Amino acid sequence: MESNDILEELLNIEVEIQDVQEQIRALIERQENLYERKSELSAILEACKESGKEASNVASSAVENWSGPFDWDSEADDVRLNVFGISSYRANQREIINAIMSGRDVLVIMAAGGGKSLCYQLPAVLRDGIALVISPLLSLIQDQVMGLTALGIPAYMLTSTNKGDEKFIYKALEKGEEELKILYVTPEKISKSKRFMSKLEKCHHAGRLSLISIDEAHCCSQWGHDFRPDYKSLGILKTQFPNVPMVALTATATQRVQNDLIEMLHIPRSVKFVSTVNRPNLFYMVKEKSSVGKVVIDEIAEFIQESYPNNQSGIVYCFSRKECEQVAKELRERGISADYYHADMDVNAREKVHMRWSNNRLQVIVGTVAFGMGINKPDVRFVIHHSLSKSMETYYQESGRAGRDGLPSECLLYFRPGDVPRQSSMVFYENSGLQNLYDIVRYCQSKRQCRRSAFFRHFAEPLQECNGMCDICAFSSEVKEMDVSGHAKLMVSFLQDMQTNDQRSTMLQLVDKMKVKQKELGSELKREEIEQLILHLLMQRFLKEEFQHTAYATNAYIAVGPLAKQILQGKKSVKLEIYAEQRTKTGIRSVKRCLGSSGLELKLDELRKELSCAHGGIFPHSVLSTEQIILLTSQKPNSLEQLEKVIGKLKTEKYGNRILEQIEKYSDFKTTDKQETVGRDAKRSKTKKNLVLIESSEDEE
Ligand SMILES: Nc1ncnc2c1ncn2[C@@H]1O[C@H](COP(=O)(O)OP(=O)(O)OP(=O)(O)O)[C@@H](O)[C@H]1O
Ligand SMILES: [Mg+2]
Repeated sequence: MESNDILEELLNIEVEIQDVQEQIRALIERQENLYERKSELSAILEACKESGKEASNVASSAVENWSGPFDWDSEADDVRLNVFGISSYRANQREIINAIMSGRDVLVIMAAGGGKSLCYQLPAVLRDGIALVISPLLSLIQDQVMGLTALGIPAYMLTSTNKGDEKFIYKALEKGEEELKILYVTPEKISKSKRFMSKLEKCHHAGRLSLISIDEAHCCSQWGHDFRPDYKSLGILKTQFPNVPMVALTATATQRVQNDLIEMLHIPRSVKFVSTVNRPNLFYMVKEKSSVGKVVIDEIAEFIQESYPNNQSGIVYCFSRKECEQVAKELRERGISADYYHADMDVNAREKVHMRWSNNRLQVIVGTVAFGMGINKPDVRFVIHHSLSKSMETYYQESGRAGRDGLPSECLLYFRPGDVPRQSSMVFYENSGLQNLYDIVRYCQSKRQCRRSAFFRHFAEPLQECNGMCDICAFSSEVKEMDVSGHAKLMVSFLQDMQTNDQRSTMLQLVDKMKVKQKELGSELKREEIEQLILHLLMQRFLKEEFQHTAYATNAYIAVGPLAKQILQGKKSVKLEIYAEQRTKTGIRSVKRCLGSSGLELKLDELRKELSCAHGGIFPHSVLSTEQIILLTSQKPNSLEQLEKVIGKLKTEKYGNRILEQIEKYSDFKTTDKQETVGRDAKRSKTKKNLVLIESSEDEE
């Protein structure tokens, strides 16, 4: 054997070893994920077996009966209705409140908008002393404090900017002389301010620390989607104040995150309440995204104008800051009141946009993910993703900003394969970044599987009915399978040749090359179908993405994947799913029954805006929630007593007369209007000698 041959063989073996190592690495990663998933699924199965319960209340591990009766039942009901203006509890709220009132530590997993705040705010009002609430963002805290103040509950926040409040708060903690019920702080206060901790200890020592609440608790865990290092130090709270009930709340936590939280916060004996991740009021839909930017904006604008003509609030999420500015501008050019929000803006400008939107003076915020956790607006009617999120978890969170008031809302995701490399080159260095991205790509590509079921599967929860609340379940479009094994083989072997020649190809370049190459097969796929095929092969690990840094960006290339041999050896057939016929034109079904469908609703909406300005700039939804407006419109109370039953004493005292005045005015107007109609129609019937049937039009015109 000549030394050249030996060298060549050595080189080949080296390459093959690298290839095998790569496959082993990929398989080990896959194995780890499968183990994790397996343990999650087993845990959930156990929980289901134990409780014998259905999915609607998945895993309340509580053995005790937390529904009651308890001594504080009637007082709690009174505060719920007359202070918070809430007419009945939602799932698990009563039980959580009872567990906290009984002095237990509690872990709450409840979907976005499920009503977690009430679970600690109500016990905070009922229990003697001061409740401490840890929350990650100032904007969230401001929102909560403003809302509680509007309800007459003495709530404050400790920030470095307001020294006046600081003095007051320290006095309240130390001496108990001032009126303070709920104190909000960011976790930095616990980890960094010795002074604060010493005041808190004094408060506890005097028996005045009523409970500790840790909101957005997933921030504690580095396995959560939004880990914050300062949350790590919160373990000290249970050590210092062991007898004070602690409640940790979050919208999403996998089994792993839940275990992490219990350990980090030192609450091993906590009562756990896990509610379903299902958001039955949200309609999920994936839209094929045109490669022409203008067409996408036209579609989005048309959707907003047709479905939400009364300025109902929405969010459009974009990939980059530049894209946010561009999309906002183009929406404005199409007559939609929209503005952008991203991390590059200065704080004041950002706050201004947020405020205009929260006060319903701006319809649409076009934001990056920076516009995320701080949003507390309950009546967001639509969330549109101009490009895909980086994982199922973040998509669930972001789309979950819609419909927190429980009313029907829509979540649209515009997807095209070309957006995938943009995301993958951002996430590939994160822990399981690519894996998470590919999960949401599968969600987008799916043409048969209910969107909702993908969430259940992701969060390891038993399936529930979708009730036609996603595009797959709502529209019956026939799906065909197309055998593209020949194209797949051609693509993989072509990439292999390129790699042998030290060449690389991006997704776009590969599509161009395949357009030409596929002619040899005599069967041509469309551009979009080739893109779809590339993604399909990526998801199955027949191909893989590789990344290279340049001075300005990270480029994503398509390369031969660990399982490519199966394609090359013809062991695997590859099929693409395609719609047999075009789906409906815009494809968007309106899930209406929100504000603006009747005259009185609009009048009450205007009134809440006016009252919110008059009462020190609180948000309109703090005056009346959309749900309350809908109730008032259907029940039309005509006395303060009747009104109280719908919105509670406090709001009735504050705004009752104006609300009744408006209802009365509108009813008068309707009656006059009806009488006139009767008159007109009577005349018409006289002249035409016809019987005219006048139906009660109610408010559902
Ligand atoms: N029992 C109830 N009946 C009617 N509305 C309620 C009830 N409980 C809470 N709400 C309302 O639902 C909305 C969402 O509540 P909340 O802010 O507590 O949600 P959350 O679970 O903390 O959500 P997120 O995870 O997004 O923070 C608020 O407008 C709140 O007033
Ligand atoms: Mg919350």
